[in-house]
Amino acid sequence: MVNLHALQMTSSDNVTENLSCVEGLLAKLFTSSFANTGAHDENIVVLPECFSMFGCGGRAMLARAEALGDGEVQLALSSLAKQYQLYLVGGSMPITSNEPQKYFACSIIYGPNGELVSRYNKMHLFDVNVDDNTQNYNESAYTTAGHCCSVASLPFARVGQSICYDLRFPELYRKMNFPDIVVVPSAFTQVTGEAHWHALLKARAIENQCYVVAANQSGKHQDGRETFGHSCIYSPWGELLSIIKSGQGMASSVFNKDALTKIRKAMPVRSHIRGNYE
Ligand SMILES: O=C(O)CNC(=O)[C@H](CS)NC(=O)CCC(=O)C(=O)O
Repeated sequence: MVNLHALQMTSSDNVTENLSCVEGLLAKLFTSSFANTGAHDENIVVLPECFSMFGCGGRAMLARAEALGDGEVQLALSSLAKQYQLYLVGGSMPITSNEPQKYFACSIIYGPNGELVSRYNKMHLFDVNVDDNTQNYNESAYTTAGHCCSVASLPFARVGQSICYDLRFPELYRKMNFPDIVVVPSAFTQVTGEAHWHALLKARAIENQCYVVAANQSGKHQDGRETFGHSCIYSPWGELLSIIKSGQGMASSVFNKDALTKIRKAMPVRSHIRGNYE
């Protein structure tokens, strides 16, 4: 069996604390629910956007940005993936870019040998006014936008990568060409989350006929920002399979490739696409 997990947490500016929170939740997963499943199961765990540091501003993030393939946070993720023999989607973390005052919001997937399997740099940046206590989000002030989509070919599934605000751009997911699983590490705000989170996740699941694993930040953060939680997993039919509404923990469910194939066979949306609609 392949198990899907969305890990929810309330990240602070303290990298060490955040990493030990991730470690603790993984340890818990592999002593409780994993005991009920087979030893040969595959597991994918998705961490939220900015799991290693959040709510501390772009400057602090820049100071802790790591070169790709080198750094404390990447080493920790790789070790955890190896220790638990799982696929670990490292939500997003600051990775140095070619712009000196900016970094990529990069999501790195590690495999069961601790190897880097795939990476994706967030493409759509959240320069948005929200009616909350932050008001003006200006992600592009400190983030270099990525410029290509990424689909990881795991032995049992094609996994499309995205991050948070990307969720509002269906064309990104269409470009992935019907992945089996879409991952959405997020730091969706309380206000926009209440209004749009479930509708967007459900739509992406239905229109791409895929599993959607969405791991969100939850609760109040240091700078006063509030995130929506509700980390969850949707099925390719648009069913809400599992959810953790608030606090820290995991939403978990099973990836059923046969069910996905059945849906795509009965309703062959992919082969009904008419071209570029001009
Ligand atoms: O800036 C940081 O420290 C970390 N990055 C984030 O929190 C990002 C950019 S501000 N948040 C989102 O994309 C929220 C999207 C969202 O809430 C929506 O689409 O409604």
